[in-house]
Amino acid sequence: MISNDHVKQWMKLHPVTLSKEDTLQETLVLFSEIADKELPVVADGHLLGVVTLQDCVAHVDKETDIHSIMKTDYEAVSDDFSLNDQKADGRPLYVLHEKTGALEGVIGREEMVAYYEYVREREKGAQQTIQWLKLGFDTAYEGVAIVDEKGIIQLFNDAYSRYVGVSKEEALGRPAADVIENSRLPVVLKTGVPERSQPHRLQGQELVVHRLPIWKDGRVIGAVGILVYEGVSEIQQVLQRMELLHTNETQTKKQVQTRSTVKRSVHFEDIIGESPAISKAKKISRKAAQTKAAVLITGETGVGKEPFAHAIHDMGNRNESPFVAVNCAAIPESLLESELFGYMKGAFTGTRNDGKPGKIELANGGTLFLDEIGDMPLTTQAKILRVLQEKEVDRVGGTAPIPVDFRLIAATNKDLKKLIEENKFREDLYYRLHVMPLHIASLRERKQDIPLIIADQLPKLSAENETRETTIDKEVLERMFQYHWPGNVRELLNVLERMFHLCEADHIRVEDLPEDFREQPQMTESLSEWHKRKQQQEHKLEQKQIEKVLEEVNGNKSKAAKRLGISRATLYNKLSRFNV
Ligand SMILES: Nc1ncnc2c1ncn2[C@@H]1O[C@H](COP(=O)(O)OP(=O)(O)OP(=O)(O)O)[C@@H](O)[C@H]1O
Repeated sequence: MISNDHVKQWMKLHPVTLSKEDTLQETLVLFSEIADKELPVVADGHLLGVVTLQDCVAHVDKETDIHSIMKTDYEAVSDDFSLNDQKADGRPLYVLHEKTGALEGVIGREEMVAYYEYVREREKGAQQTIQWLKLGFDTAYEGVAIVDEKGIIQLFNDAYSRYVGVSKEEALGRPAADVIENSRLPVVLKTGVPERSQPHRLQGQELVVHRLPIWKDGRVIGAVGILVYEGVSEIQQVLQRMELLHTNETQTKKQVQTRSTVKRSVHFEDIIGESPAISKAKKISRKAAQTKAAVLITGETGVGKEPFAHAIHDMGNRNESPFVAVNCAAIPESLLESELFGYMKGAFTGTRNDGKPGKIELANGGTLFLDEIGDMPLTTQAKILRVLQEKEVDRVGGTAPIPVDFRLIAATNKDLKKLIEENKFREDLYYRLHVMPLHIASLRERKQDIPLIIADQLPKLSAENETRETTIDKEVLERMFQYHWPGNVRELLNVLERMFHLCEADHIRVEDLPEDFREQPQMTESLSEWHKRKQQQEHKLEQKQIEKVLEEVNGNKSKAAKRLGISRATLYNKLSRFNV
């Protein structure tokens, strides 16, 4: 990427140049027209050398040509050079094409002046931002302390200073453990796991604090300590205020008589993550929740499409009505339609005689969540489209349509556009669903959420299993940062649960990680190369196993296939692939 400091942004593209044939007199005239005291001599677009004004003046009376006073000690740089790295010595910089060596442009005196002016403005802007940050930092009521990776306090605001009774001057540059009573920031630096809303005693005062590790490039480079509440009483006040707010809202809605018995399932705060990708998804979802528009959630398997669907329903004004979910991939094709549309009395032999409402009817007034919509058969897609257009549903075997009103949220991990091209998904239905598209990024793209999800899950696992709180090694997190998470959050939760049960002494170590994590992709290796290598390894293992079984059954392929639990055709296939 080209930054604003790159020579390419500033160089003069068509500078004044000399050719070998130019005379000294001509050269002197050129010097009088430019600000630089040096001119490049060029042949066929390539820089041969430079001629200085000083040499020109010194030789003007002699019968010399340009060539004899040309010097080759010019300052040349390639076109990706950053002016930031340049020490100004007043000489022009010749920008040469990296591959061809051709002269592309020159950074002369004028260009350098323009660049320095820009740097000065930029620094002024940065200084202003720093001033704002400083002011904001010190005005914050919450105490904030930031330590580097060694636990040394680098920043410390006024509020923190008040709480701990230590001046900024005394605190800065000292280990947090020496300045802050019972500080656990060194622990967070070690574990890399955030500790949110933890009680902490400071100067005899009970506080609620957050301790957050700062992760960068898969490494903990520091930690932030935030003093959030002064004791439990402040939290109680917050709860009271929230209760009051809630009462006011329900009164305005004139729904004071009964509180709904519908379980409020998932709230946005239950979707853990503060990465830009997840914050953006939450922002879009909150907006979508305020509308009746259809939402199409896309994202790889296990990214959390379902909690988003729940949260959208939960935040919308239909949250008192049901949220009905249908997994289109889990229900056999033959049953999907009666499940969705319901059926009338006597529609099928052997079914309940009195008929049954479908999920669409059950979602009336609320939200219908069609999960894995990419797996819905084309015939059902046509019928769903009709329901959306007509706002009525026909039960199987029924004659009179039943009016329905629901908000639709659909989700898929498939590429619907591709399915449309393959004639497996209706384009008209796609556009009906695509009103509010919501993409949930893969965990790979938001690895900074990993420690947060772990910090949320570990105490839950301990509580569910009634064990002491389990801790985790920072190295485990580092490995997790390098892993590519094909199964996303679902995989993370599974891996965590497995390690939770396997680990010893309530502490998760690298040894508890599954095989895949111990063998990481090399830094120089791309993900696809890594997959290929893994696949080759798996094939080798499989080949060895087949060879072993074949030996045991004296080469009898039918017996070998049986023992391996595969068909003969599959075995032949594998044998030819492995060249056995
Ligand atoms: N950000 C998150 N915070 C906490 N839990 C999450 C988060 N994202 C996902 N989960 C949990 O991870 C699991 C997998 O998520 P979910 O079933 O929604 O995946 P999905 O995107 O619907 O995948 P699929 O396409 O395979 O159905 C669920 O238990 C879900 O509650």
